[in-house]
Amino acid sequence: MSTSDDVRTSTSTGDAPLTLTEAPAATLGLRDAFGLWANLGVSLLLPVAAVFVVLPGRPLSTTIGAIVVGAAIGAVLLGLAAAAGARERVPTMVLLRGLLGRRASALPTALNLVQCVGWATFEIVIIAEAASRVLDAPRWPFVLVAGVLATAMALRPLGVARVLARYAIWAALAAVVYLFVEVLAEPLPLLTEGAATSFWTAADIVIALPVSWFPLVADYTRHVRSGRAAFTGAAAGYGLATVAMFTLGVVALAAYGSAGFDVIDALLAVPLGAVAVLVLVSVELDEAFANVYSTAVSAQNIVARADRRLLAVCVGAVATVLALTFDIAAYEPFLFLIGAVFVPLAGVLAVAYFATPRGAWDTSDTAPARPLLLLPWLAGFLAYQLTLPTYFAGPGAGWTAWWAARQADLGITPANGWSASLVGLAVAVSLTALVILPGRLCRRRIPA
Ligand SMILES: O=c1cc[nH]c(=O)[nH]1
Repeated sequence: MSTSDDVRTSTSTGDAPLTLTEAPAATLGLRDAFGLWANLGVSLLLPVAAVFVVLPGRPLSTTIGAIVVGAAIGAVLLGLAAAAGARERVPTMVLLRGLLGRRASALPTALNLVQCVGWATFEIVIIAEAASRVLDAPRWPFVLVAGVLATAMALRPLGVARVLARYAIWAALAAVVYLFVEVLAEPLPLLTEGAATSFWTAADIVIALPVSWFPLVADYTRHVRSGRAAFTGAAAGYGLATVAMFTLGVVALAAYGSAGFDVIDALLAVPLGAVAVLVLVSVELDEAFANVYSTAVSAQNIVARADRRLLAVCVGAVATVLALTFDIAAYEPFLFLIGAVFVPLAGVLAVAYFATPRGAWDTSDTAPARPLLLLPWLAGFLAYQLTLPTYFAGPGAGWTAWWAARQADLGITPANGWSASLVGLAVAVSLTALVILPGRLCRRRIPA
């Protein structure tokens, strides 16, 4: 079914359509999809987050096992949404019209707008912070440069995706391989400090990263020629990069952590580490670009005729000003809270979409409401928070305390060691199956 009631079939720029009323060109192949998603996975955010994945006192192979398992689960979820986007040729938020109805899709869209602006700001800050540390210069000029470049890239997203897949990927690969070779040349003692309390809480952190891209994935894979290429490109590209980047962080901590270094210090400590980190800082720009572009495309789920270039310029300006003025680090737990909202939604979408006959997924302006499917999403989120309440210090600490009290009411041990993502997913997926399967079985028995 079509997205809008008067879809035009050509794009006016030779790139992504300017409005939701134009049909997207399917010009990306497997190589483009793989390259784009591998680039998005090569992010400094992952090695920096590796400290939360380290299982203290356990062999490095156990921590790496948790990374591989978490990356595989997250990547499959990402790939399923990627495939649905390629088949339906619509952005993720529009895809959700088929799940929840046109009006209710505004709810995840609003959450996604907040998370995309937050992530765009966060990425600009990471780029500026790392560049100013490596070059020993003030931060603000790098904020401006990163904000302007990310916004400019968001104006021609398909052209940028091709450049990333054909060229930037090699620079990223060279930097990552070089850092691995240098770090692995050091002795790797057992890590005695780390924040993970069990194999599954370690895997949980890893799952969060690929799934945080779930609300954005179809914005790009709607241009991929087939569902299979979109699945393989997004899942393999982002999954492999996730394994590599988390593992790099863990081995860097093992090699240099005893000297009191954080991951960035550790990577800078290797010979020519500053050059390799600068390459990684440059390729971090694609994350900022993707967040700016996806904010614009997600907004089109509400304002279908708005020009995405105008929206992107506004979003880029807001993210740059926020990066200059706002302590985004304090906002990070909110980004993870929103991430927790999207984990069960990814499961609900995967079950409902792949149980629906081809051609019957309605993403039109008149997509009917399916309020029952809000229940598995909500239940999955509640199960997630009851397993592991999102942690806030300072403002927002009341959220963590409230959920800790509900855990106590229900006799759930706070240190239960379970993966909140997997519990939330299991609840969401089983309830979705319960909601939709009876209808499907009836329809099979009574042919139209
Ligand atoms: O920049 C980022 C990082 C993680 N997830 C996102 O959606 N964006």
